[in-house]
Amino acid sequence: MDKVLIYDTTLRDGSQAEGINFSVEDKLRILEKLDEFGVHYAECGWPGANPKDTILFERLKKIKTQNLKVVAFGSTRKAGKKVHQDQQIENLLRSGARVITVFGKSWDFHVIQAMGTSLEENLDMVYETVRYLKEHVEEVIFDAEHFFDGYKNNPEYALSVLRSALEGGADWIVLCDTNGGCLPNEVYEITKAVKESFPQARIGIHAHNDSDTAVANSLMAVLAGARQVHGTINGIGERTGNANLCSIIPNLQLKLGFEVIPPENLKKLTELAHFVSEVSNIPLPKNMPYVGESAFTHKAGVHASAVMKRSETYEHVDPSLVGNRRKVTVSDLSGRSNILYKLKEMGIQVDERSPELVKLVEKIKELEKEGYHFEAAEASFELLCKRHFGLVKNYFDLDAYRVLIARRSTDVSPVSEATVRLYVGDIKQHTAALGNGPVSALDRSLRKALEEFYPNLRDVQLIDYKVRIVNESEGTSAKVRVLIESTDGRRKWGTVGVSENIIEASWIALTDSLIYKLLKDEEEGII
Ligand SMILES: CC(=O)SCCNC(=O)CCNC(=O)[C@H](O)C(C)(C)COP(=O)(O)OP(=O)(O)OC[C@H]1O[C@@H](n2cnc3c(N)ncnc32)[C@H](O)[C@@H]1OP(=O)(O)O
Ligand SMILES: CC(=O)C(=O)O
Repeated sequence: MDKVLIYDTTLRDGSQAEGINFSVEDKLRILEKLDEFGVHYAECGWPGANPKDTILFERLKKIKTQNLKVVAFGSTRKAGKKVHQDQQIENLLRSGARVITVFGKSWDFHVIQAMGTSLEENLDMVYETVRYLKEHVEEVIFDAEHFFDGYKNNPEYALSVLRSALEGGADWIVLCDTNGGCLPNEVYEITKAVKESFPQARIGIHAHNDSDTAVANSLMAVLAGARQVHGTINGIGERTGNANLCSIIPNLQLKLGFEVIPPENLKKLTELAHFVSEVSNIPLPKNMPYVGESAFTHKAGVHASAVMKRSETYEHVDPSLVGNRRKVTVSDLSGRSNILYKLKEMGIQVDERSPELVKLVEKIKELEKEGYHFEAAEASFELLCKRHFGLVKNYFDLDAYRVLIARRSTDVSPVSEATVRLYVGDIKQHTAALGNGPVSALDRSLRKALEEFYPNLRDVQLIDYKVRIVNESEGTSAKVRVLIESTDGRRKWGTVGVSENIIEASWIALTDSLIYKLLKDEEEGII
């Protein structure tokens, strides 16, 4: 089985994404994860280009990685300068990295327009830089910037740039689709032509995603002979990003049969993707292939039904191979199978032909029609099912609630006060509380009434509150959907309420939240 080496540039090209600003500590944390995961190279930054990268390389001198090679990145020497007098080249050597990648121009247009030098001088810059670095470090990788555009414009010149790098001693020549404008067929043909021109050379691919084909381009380059693939975790990078390693790695390994990383490590892919998303503060799109939350989620009834029989019917790979999991959601597109799947997860065994199941499916569809949205409120859905089968006890009976909002001319903001009257068994509770707003007042008053009987409710915090209009065309009598997210420090759950009255919708979501906590604690034997 042929081996493909993964060259991660999350810390260098990934940090060129708008909105990303990794600290030195962030970079070190990501590097540790990449090392554990098993990528072969990690391009960490450009020493000397900014103080953070300089400090990073100082810190890296004291760190020993298990699997990956730390790479320092920079450019060829400046035009008209001696290579050994170029401070940027000196910084690369001082970084202590044993692998150095330098990018050089391979598009004649760029040499003349962007760098303002001659084509011959550029060839000398490439040759001299690679050769000089190769005298000092173990491995030199040459990134041929804009290679594909250069090849399309002037193939002889683009190839002569690669030849200069190889003559200088480059261990790898990496073909870059810097502007991300190429399509897979072009990348395949051009990479093949390079392989034919330099049969002994080790070739890499570095693709950007401007045409939304960076992953496909990388795969096509491998099929044409490239054996080093550059990319970033989650595809973050300059403009529209770099090729997404979270798709490239499983595609190469699971679909094309290349040896990439140890199969047991592939199971950490989803965790790695979520980790990088957290550290970079860029939310991971739910629909991201392989690693996104919805990558193996089945919503439509027909899909859920088939997946329960054979998962391959609607899954291209087993989610556990990449550390992800199958999910079935409930909505108005559900059939019996979605509900059966969820009931099974809750430990409720029901015959698929049971009339109770049919009634439950009808009830869910009716509620979704009214504006409920159970996909985003799994706790309310669980309560609905368990109530349907008589599995939720009566923790309290509401007698009445009332909310007052008042503002006197002397008040800075309105004052909200709620009273709640309820029974826990035969005991009547009548409480009042103030809050920052009506929902907060209701929440406080309800807890005041219940906490004496159920002290665990003190752990519950409401962490998110969202309101959506369900049927906007109805104007002020439109229904609203309230979604509440709660936590007790150990788990998080979502509940939903729908009504024409925002307070009533909030009350439904609020009481579901507290009842769900009581139910879960009871199921776990905590109360
Ligand atoms: C395709 C890529 O993603 S390559 C990586 C790009 N990444 C970055 O640019 C991030 C880090 N960059 C930086 O911090 C700065 O740009 C530095 C420190 C590298 C350079 O800063 P400055 O010296 O102020 O130059 P500036 O950024 O304005 O311009 C880049 C210079 O590099 C030159 N240059 C561009 N490519 C190359 C190359 N392959 N070899 C040598 N010089 C090059 C340009 O001609 C320009 O020099 P000029 O101003 O004399 O024309
Ligand atoms: C080197 C690099 O980042 C590029 O050409 O895109």
